[in-house]
Amino acid sequence: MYDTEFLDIPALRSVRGSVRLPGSKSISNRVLLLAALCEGRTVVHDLLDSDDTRVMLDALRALGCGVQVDGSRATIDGLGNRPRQPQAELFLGNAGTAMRPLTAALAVLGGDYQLRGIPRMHERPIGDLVDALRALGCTIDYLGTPGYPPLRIGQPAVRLDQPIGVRGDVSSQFLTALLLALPLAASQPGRRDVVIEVVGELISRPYVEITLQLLARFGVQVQREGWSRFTIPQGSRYRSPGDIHVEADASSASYFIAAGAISEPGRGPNGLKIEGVGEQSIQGDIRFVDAARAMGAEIDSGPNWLQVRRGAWPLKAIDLDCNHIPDAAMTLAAMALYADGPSTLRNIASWRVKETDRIAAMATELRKLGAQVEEGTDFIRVTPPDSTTGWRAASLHTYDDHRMAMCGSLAAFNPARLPVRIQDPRCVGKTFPDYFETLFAIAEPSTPVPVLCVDGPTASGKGTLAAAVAHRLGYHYLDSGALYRLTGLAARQAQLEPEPVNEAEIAALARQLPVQFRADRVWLAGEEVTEQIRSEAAGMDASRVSALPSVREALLNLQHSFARLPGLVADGRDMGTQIFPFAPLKVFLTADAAQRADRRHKQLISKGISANIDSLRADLAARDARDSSRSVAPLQPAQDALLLDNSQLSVEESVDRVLGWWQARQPF
Ligand SMILES: Nc1ncnc2c1ncn2[C@@H]1O[C@H](COP(=O)(O)OP(=O)(O)O)[C@@H](O)[C@H]1O
Ligand SMILES: Nc1ccn([C@H]2C[C@H](O)[C@@H](COP(=O)(O)OP(=O)(O)O)O2)c(=O)n1
Repeated sequence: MYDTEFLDIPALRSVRGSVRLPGSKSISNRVLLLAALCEGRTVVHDLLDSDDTRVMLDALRALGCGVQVDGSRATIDGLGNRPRQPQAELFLGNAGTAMRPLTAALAVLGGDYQLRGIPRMHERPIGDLVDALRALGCTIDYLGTPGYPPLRIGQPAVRLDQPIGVRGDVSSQFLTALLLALPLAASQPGRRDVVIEVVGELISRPYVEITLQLLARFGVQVQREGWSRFTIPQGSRYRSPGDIHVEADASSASYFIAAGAISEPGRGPNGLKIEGVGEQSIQGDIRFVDAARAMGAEIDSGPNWLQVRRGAWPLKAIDLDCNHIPDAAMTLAAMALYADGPSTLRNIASWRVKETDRIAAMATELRKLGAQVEEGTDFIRVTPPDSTTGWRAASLHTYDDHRMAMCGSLAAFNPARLPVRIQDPRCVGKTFPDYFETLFAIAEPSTPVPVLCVDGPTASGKGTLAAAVAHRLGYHYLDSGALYRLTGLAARQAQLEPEPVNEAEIAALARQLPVQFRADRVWLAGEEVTEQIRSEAAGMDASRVSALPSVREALLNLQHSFARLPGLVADGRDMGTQIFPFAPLKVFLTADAAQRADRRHKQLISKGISANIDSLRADLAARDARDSSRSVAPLQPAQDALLLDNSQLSVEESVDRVLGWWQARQPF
């Protein structure tokens, strides 16, 4: 997951290959709750790992449920009909799929519980559900604004003599919450059928369909008359299915379906394969497939996969009632940027009470990109930017809303080849923590991947600066010196002196360097050598092998391969002059020699490597001389490099200076 302040996505051209999507949030949280309410053990496979599922798991633990998570598999030892903890304070983040059903289940079970969330959760209405539960005899108090969480739940005196009325026109989650919770009431001895009557037109029916299908998997057969009356037969009991698999999230699939539909056709005819969910999915948002087809996407499907490629181009504008796909419909608003006229998405009033007011948010952000947008209480109309002159590079606000961030990323496919900035990219953690990594793995940029170069002499602080800048931008990091150090070590291991007589053999080693980088560690031929290559002797060997032209040539492709989406910060001696000559920013970093020797001394001592300051000074001078005077790619600033002498600067000041230069080159 990108934990950066913002993420700049370079202009993208196409997607190809295949993606496997994480599990559905709606299914994951429903299954977890049902498994918790059952007696006995349920093993949940392919569970989504996200903010919303984590709060649900934490809540279940707090209630005394047995929870064991191992990767995407969770083993739940259910509570049966009563929580083992009669009192608990539950923090539910911004997860509507946890807040609503847990409120209902705990209100029916009774106890002393407080349910809270982040500030936005306290602005999301829950009054209709509380009213329904109070009419049933549950005790629920508002701890803040009436009608909204936080809530306190007490002991109920459940009455089932009347049908339970619940409004269905604000959120279908209220009905889902009751359906998931009321089998608890129906299972009590002597109880009767539980009848729920929906007041008003039920919205987002497909989500209720998921609830009914999952209840059936857990042994509860709800009878329904149309979409207005639901009966849970007397004596219904949850029964664990033993093992249950979570489908991939159909709403998450929508971003990749959209990307496939707007992606320039590449080599090979097949477009993008999306694995984990097919057209027969039980999730309502899978009907996004029809809407995408109506806009021109070509989509094939099999049991658990979809295959998407561009069909009509530009996409065809649509006018669609989106009530049946409220979440995935946001993706249509992003696709509308590529349509041949204005698209209208109707019947989307529920967008206004989601993670943010999504109609207002979408209108504001699409306008920044150059679209004209009209919004009403329950519709949005998007007129795309003119494809040649209308697009703007924009920094998109994401409102702590995962779907705003994922939709925003689709603007990177713009024909004007402009990058797009996504603010607060970590908000995708709600349902799809690795969304951007997944996108970058299958996307091809339409312009070269941005590279920021930091060159300079030994111990000037290049590595420190470059790694910190990479971290702040969410970019990859290339420590090119490490490649020369590794080559020097490989030569030593092969009993080769780092001398010109051995040039051909050392170059052959460099070309096939069996190297692996993971986090801050590095392996050579399976052996971890992170510390070993940091000694001054290894630095000297590196300097010697690096003076051999064929070794430099041999390491060229490896270095280029680090320039991957979303961008790269590279440090070394010749990043700006030889390896990435087209980099938009080149920094030449220096510090005076005495300071550099002193810094290196402290650095080695702190790593427990013994060092002598006098010999370090001598080594440093020798290395400076060799690196600057060698015939190939000598250490020197690129003509267009910006010079930074950090002798008097702290690390943070250097990082801020470079980020300031970088920002000045961005179009937003
Ligand atoms: N601006 C700075 N001020 C003070 N110390 C610094 C600064 N930049 C880096 N250092 C320290 O200097 C040492 C050498 O830095 P390093 O990044 O390894 O240099 P290089 O990659 O250029 O050889 C490190 O211990 C680092 O913390
Ligand atoms: N792009 C590069 C990077 C390093 N080298 C050579 C020259 C250096 O003395 C060695 C070791 O580089 P490294 O950046 O790890 O060395 P320092 O940390 O700056 O001491 O490799 C190079 O020739 N070209």
